[in-house]
Amino acid sequence: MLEHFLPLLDVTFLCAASLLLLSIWSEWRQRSKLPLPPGPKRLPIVGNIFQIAVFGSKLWQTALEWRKAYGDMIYLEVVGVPVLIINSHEIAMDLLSKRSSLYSSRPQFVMPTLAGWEWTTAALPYGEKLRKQRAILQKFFLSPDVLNYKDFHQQNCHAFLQGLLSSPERYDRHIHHLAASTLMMNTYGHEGMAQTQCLLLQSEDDPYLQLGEKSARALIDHFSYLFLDFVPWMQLLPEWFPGTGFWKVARMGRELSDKLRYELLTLTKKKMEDGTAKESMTTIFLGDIASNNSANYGTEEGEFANAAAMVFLGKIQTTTAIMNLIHAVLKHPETLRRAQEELDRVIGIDRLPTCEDRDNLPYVNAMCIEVLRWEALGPLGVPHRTTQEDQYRGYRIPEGTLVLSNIWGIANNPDIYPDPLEFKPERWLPGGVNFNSTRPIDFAFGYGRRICPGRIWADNLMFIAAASLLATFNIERVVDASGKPIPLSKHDESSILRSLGPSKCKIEPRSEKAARLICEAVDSL
Ligand code: HEM
Repeated sequence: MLEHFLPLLDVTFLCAASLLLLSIWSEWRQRSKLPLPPGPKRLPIVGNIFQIAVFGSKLWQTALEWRKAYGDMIYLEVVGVPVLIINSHEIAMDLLSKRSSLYSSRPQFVMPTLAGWEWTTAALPYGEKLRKQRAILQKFFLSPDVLNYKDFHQQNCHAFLQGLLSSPERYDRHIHHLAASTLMMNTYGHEGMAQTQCLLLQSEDDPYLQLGEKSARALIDHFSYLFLDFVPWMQLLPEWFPGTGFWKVARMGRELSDKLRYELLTLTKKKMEDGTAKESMTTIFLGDIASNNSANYGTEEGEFANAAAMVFLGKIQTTTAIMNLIHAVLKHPETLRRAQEELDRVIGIDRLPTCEDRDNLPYVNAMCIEVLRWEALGPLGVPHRTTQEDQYRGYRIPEGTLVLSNIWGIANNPDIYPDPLEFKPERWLPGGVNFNSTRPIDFAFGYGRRICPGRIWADNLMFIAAASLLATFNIERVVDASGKPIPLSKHDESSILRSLGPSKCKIEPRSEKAARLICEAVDSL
């Protein structure tokens, strides 16, 4: 009986298989017929390289202008590499977050690889290593409770204020120290921050803090060598050949990269052995894997070393965010007055602000929100890379496309944020024009499976630093001999992260009482 059915089954199977193949083929044809997203005209071979080079590091502004002609998805090609710039939060969410299985890898740039940074969380392609490293960072940085970091942020802010009391003209260094030493302490338990200003010079010499700072800078600066990706044959030239300075930079990068990964970890392990280690991400993690008798101890420790070293990447952005706040107050003194009025009313003048005051300080909070929107720290984010071809809104996005979310463009879209170039914290207050709009915390830290794992940590430190600073200090512009205000410093926009140097200004305690409160807080540490 069965033998009568076998040919029939064969035929059914063949038909089903053919139908399946037909539908795959027709989908493929359909897809490959879809146009690429619109974008400026491309030249043969080099594509859009000249448009990008002409506008240089301000590609984010150009992309926002291109929006009028091409919309919110702009397709470019640079020497055969497809590039998609996204100008809208909605599209970035659709692609980078909702379709994150396709959009979560990273391009493998030449210079970071030559310089030995291929292990860094931010540079890893999507895969098991990345998932492990992100899980470690998220466990400790997303929830303040694991490391109890809110209390620690507060204490370090007091030390920061004391630094300002002693040498206000060095405010930029105090902010760098605040971010670096807080990260160092939370990650390795190493007290790089001197608790009093008279020790600040010593802490500047701390070799571990210097290592973190230099490494983060080097890692970011390596993105300035993108020409190696477009002219890869330059890697064949020997170091003595003119124009090959990148070899020296790569060699120095490799030395830093190894030191960063292992020296701090070794320091903490040694302190753990002699019982002097302070609780940190390292002591908790190593303690956990030791007590689990993990068979993969070595591998887990290796991934941990990579993830931990990555926190210094966040130091640059956190520092610039606090520098931007001072910049905003210098440009818009009325915002300082309004914040101080709120702080005096809510907290009074008998104590310093705490993290718990946040809900009661809507204006100070609004200033922190607006700072992230007003001066985007990483204007084009960190590039994602697609791992498969995709189609969206009738366009084809090829496999291997480098996807840039135009964070600056999103934050400066005048249809959503009126007068985008103005610093207006009140837009975020109840009833304010942007009260119900997308908040910068939802785009300034990137998207999807690559979203910044340090965002909650950074947001908390920013708030407590802002509240503590505005409650205790007046910050004013200064004038030159002819009475004209001395111009404020400008952002350095030569790398993928913007940074800001100090401006000449006057930073003074609001009262003797404020200065006394700071000293008492530091004495009680
Ligand atoms: C105001 C401060 C900060 C801003 C604005 C910021 C912003 C960003 C952005 C835009 C990205 C790229 C996300 C993407 O690819 O979609 C990123 C990635 C990253 N950030 Fe932050 N960040 C800040 C602070 C921090 C801190 C404090 C840490 C320390 C834990 C940190 C660690 C990282 C790491 C490890 C990555 C790479 C993640 C990955 O590639 O999967 N960041 N950050």
